[in-house]
Amino acid sequence: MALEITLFNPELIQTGLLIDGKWINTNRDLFPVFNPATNEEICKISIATEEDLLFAIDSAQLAMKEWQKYTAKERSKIIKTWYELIIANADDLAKILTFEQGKPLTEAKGEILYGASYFEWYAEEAKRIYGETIPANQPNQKILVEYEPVGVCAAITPWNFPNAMLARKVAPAVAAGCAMIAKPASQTPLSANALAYLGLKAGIPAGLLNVIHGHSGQIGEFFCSNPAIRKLTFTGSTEVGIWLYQNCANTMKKMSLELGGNAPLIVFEDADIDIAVDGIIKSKFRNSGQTCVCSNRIFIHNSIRDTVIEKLGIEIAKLKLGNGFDATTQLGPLIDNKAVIHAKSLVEDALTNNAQLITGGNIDINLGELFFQPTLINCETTNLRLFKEEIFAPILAVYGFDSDDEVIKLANSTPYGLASYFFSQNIKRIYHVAEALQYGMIGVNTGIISAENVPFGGVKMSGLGREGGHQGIEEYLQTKYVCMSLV
Ligand SMILES: NC(=O)c1ccc[n+]([C@@H]2O[C@H](COP(=O)([O-])OP(=O)(O)OC[C@H]3O[C@@H](n4cnc5c(N)ncnc54)[C@H](O)[C@@H]3O)[C@@H](O)[C@H]2O)c1
Ligand SMILES: O=C[C@H](O)CS(=O)(=O)O
Repeated sequence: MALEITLFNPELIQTGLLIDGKWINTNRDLFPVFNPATNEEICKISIATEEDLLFAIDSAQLAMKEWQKYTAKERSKIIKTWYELIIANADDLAKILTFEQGKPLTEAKGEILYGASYFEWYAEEAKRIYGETIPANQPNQKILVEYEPVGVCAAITPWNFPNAMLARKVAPAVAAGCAMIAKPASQTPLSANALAYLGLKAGIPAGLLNVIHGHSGQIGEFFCSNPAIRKLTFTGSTEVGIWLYQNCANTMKKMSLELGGNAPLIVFEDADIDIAVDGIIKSKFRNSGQTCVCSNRIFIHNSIRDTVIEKLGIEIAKLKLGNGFDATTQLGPLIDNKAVIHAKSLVEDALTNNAQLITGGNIDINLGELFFQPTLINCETTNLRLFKEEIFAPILAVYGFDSDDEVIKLANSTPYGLASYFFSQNIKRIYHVAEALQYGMIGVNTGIISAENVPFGGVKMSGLGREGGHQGIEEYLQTKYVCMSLV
């Protein structure tokens, strides 16, 4: 199926592997890419062989040596140029993203600008990798501490934010002086290829960023077992993250794991209800709920529960489900049929456990098989799959509570610890609840917390490490201490 989007820069569409600065179209072992809105095949992507992977490692090692010859300021300028090219091509990049992932074009554009902000941020951080000197315990000694690039990095990224999740890894990695081999999700390879295409145009050395596609299990085994890969950064499900963590131990790689979430959102009785309703809608329905920081469990104080549910029903009724290229669309399709089956099973489980379906709950077949309606469910028990599992669909599940201690215990009662949110106008309560919630990130009176200048990441089963902020570049550095005796 020919590509059906019109781009100002058609060269952004690359369907091959990127290794050593060259696009390799294998014309063998190809896998299809689909448009979730229509289930039609967009194109076919080349699959890497083991020889391709070994070539990528050799190229990355040589590129790192080349990249070390650049000063920090020279690296910074190239990363800044990459940022400028992303901004200049943002409309095309957004179209490619919507085409293969399905999210509304406005959200796709927002993701492109968000991804670009990591290049803008780390172009500056590249110049601020400062070391330190330490007063020596012995006479005639000088103690230096330096931070060096960790080495060749492997990156594995998900389909839900195919541009930003890769940008959040590539930008700090190259700013730290590392080369990278990236494997994007098989559902959304075009966004990764387009981002890499612009990196070459910005002037990065051939092989500094390689993008390979193929069988995830085989590539995962290769990345985990090859000692030349010194760092693995993964964004995806907790299940796969655990497997990678276990299998990287034998080569002692540095790890970053951005894993699954199950975010609680608490509305206390002293909340501004309109601010809370706005925060719930924004934190729940972004990317049709297919976002790791989406609010999954909405706890509303029983004294205001009916009022908030009524207001939520009004706002949900305004949400327009449709093709991402339709300018009026606010919710796009789910990524595939497996996601629809998962969403339906969560609703069915809730309804068999006395939950009340207020709106939605199924697909809108008039739009297509992957268009799951924005759904509101009022739950009478927390013994539900909706409570225990990451929903990853536009399903808003509401639970009641009466006391702070009760709701904090419920909020902390799952193995996840990525994002959490609560709404209150009481400063004592805000301080106490923020202290008590066991999460890497907390939104207070807001449902949107992601940005390039903050340490994004989770605790418990939601992962290791942080992306963004000054913390994000530390993931790609290693410490060297030099003790100089000037005798
Ligand atoms: N914490 C975060 O920042 C964050 C961000 C986005 C998505 N996520 C999580 O990602 C999940 C949804 O994304 P997904 O469905 O793509 O997740 P997934 O774990 O199925 O896949 C993620 C990536 O891993 C690859 N993969 C799968 N099995 C592999 C293996 N054995 N070895 C190597 N690679 C393998 C996939 O091809 C894909 O590229 C959700 O759980 C979501 O919460 C987390
Ligand atoms: O899916 C989780 C991503 O991290 C999305 S975002 O960073 O919140 O935009």
